[in-house]
Amino acid sequence: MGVAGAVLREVPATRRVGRSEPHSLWQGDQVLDLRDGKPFLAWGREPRPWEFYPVPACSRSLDLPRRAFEAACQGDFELQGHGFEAAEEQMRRPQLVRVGLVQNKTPLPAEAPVVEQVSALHRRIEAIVEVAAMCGVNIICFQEAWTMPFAFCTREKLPWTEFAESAEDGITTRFCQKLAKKHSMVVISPILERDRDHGDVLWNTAVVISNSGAILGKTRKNHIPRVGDFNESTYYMEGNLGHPVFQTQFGRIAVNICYGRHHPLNWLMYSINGAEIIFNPSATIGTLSESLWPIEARNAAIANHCFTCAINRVGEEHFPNEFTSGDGKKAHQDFGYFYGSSYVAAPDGSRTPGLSRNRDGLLVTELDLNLCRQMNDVWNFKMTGRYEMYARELAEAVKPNYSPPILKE
Ligand SMILES: NC(=O)NCCC(=O)O
Repeated sequence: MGVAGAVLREVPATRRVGRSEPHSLWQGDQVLDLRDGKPFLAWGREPRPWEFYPVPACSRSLDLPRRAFEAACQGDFELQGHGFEAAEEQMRRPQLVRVGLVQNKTPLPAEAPVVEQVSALHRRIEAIVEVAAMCGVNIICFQEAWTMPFAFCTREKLPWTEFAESAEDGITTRFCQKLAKKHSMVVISPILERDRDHGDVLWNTAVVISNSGAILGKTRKNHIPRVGDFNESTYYMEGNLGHPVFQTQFGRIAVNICYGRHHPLNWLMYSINGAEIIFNPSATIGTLSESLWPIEARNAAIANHCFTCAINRVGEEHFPNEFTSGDGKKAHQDFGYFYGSSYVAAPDGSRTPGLSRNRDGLLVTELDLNLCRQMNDVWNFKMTGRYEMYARELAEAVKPNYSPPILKE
């Protein structure tokens, strides 16, 4: 089928979304949703010609065991496998690592008791991680604040603050430690953190657990949104842990939580600190950010010579009480839909197809970390970055008495 001169081909049956849901088509490495046989975008208009530009395809699909597909089918979630190639080198062996990205709905309604919601999410994730283990995943990352509905739109405190847990010994961290040890898998667990040692305050945190089961450390969301219904500043402040990078057995990783993906300097600092893979666990909705989603993490992979993993939740979450966000919209009880579409981007600009916009899913991707240095050597962005010049200029620009050098006639 041709659209604006582009050749589209149907998604293989194993990757199709359910019968009642819109079908998807491939265009290069892009997956487009179809309604009535026509591509549509979230905001309900026809795609424009430049939205079909040719892009480097993901070089190969990854063979995953049949029993993994069967388990995914039984568990009612999508499973995709992809791989990126790097050139062979004489002095280094390939550094192959498999990452798993998980996107999911909240299985219970937001009104259900807190402990039941957390427990249902633990069971759901446990089942998905079992399949990830069958697929040989080395590092798995869950979505932002994965143990709870994304209730920060409400600005209410109870019961949502009750989902907060200690990053060091909360039930979710202990649960993830067991998973990590059982499957010898690094687990990235983004949670709402309650910091008992510092006045019981809350943070938006990702706990990183080694494949041994030991806690490697934690990292916090550096940029807090103040946009639309994302009223997160009511709950926590900007992270105070900087840009830590975690040395794992499978490579150096970092976590840039959700809204941080709009901040190129945030990606840059993780990369400067040595991250080879930067995970971006998110919770974002169609009307706000779907047009930005395919670009931002992918561009960050190119700009920083690293792999990036963009993860978004799926489904709609309804809250008991109406809320408004000072934007003139009528009071409402939900965010709208979280559009999933999780994907991995490589430093050469290629990317995997995205997971579904509306189903739970596991995206397994094999990376060769050698590609990071190979792209660095080709493009030299680190070498040509002129960081000392920007450091000097930025240090001046943030001073209260700064006056920008605007030259006039
Ligand atoms: N969770 C979160 O930070 N969402 C903000 C919206 C966005 O960045 O798309």
